[in-house]
Amino acid sequence: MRTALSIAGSDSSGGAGIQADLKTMTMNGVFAMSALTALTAQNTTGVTAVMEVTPQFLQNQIDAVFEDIRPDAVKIGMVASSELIRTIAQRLRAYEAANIVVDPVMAATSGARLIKEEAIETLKEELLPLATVVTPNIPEAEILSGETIHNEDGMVAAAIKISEMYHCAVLCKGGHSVNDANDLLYVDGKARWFTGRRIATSNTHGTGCTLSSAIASNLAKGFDLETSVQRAKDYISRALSANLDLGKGSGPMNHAFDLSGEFAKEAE
Ligand SMILES: Nc1ncnc2c1ncn2[C@@H]1O[C@H](COP(=O)(O)OP(=O)(O)O)[C@@H](O)[C@H]1O
Ligand SMILES: Cc1ncc(COP(=O)(O)OP(=O)(O)O)c(N)n1
Repeated sequence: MRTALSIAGSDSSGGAGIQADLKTMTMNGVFAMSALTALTAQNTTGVTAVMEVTPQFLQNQIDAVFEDIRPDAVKIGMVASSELIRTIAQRLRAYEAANIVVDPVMAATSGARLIKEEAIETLKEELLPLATVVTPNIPEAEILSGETIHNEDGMVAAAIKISEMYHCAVLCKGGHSVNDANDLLYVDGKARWFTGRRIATSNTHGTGCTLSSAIASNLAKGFDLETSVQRAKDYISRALSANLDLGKGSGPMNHAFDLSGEFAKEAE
């Protein structure tokens, strides 16, 4: 069985963070492992507290995983501080990790900050150059590129700039667009759109975590990047359409929509 590691924060309400990643990886047919960067006290209405792990404890978790069950892919989510970012980069370089998906998590839907301001520069310099693909939403792509995005041409321009600055593929996600939920992949000098009808729901908690973990799972199974993004896009669209309605705010997605195991299939 192929394996994937999520390095991310815990969401006590189960919709985003490590909990979303483990559900997504399992439903996508890979064995899921985790290294926690932080605990958050969080629900569908907001984040009330954050407790970071120490850099040493994060290193211990990553080492414990790599020295026993080497992951075929790694997904990186919420990492709040420069020290933790440097620890991750150093360990992934030491293990020559492959298939690294970086979701540059900056804030929750509720608006709570999930990265310190000073750590954004470290994330750019240390993690993006290691990434097979980085998956910013529109506000994150604006911060990483320094460009304002007004429309789909702006998504392309920001993705090109990020890709050229940090030498990685970029998937600029369109969940925050006013139009359809179209995502733009810029890889090897080419732009490709992954189109998606906007689903009329306010229950979008954890969409970014889910998409990035689904991409990592498919890379772990041996699919190429474009196929992995298409399969992840299909997965998120189905999970959003499954119409779970939990909590008082922006609720989580339903990962139990695929009981036939269609998404768990291996690459041929
Ligand atoms: N209402 C929606 N309908 C369909 N797809 C959506 C919707 N909201 C988000 N998505 C998709 O979910 C994925 C995550 O996007 P986005 O919400 O922009 O990320 P984040 O959770 O990091 O803010 C993307 O593939 C995006 O197109
Ligand atoms: C612990 C933790 N990590 C990440 C997020 C953000 O999740 P994401 O899927 O990017 O976005 P929202 O669901 O918050 O829009 C989080 N909330 N908690």
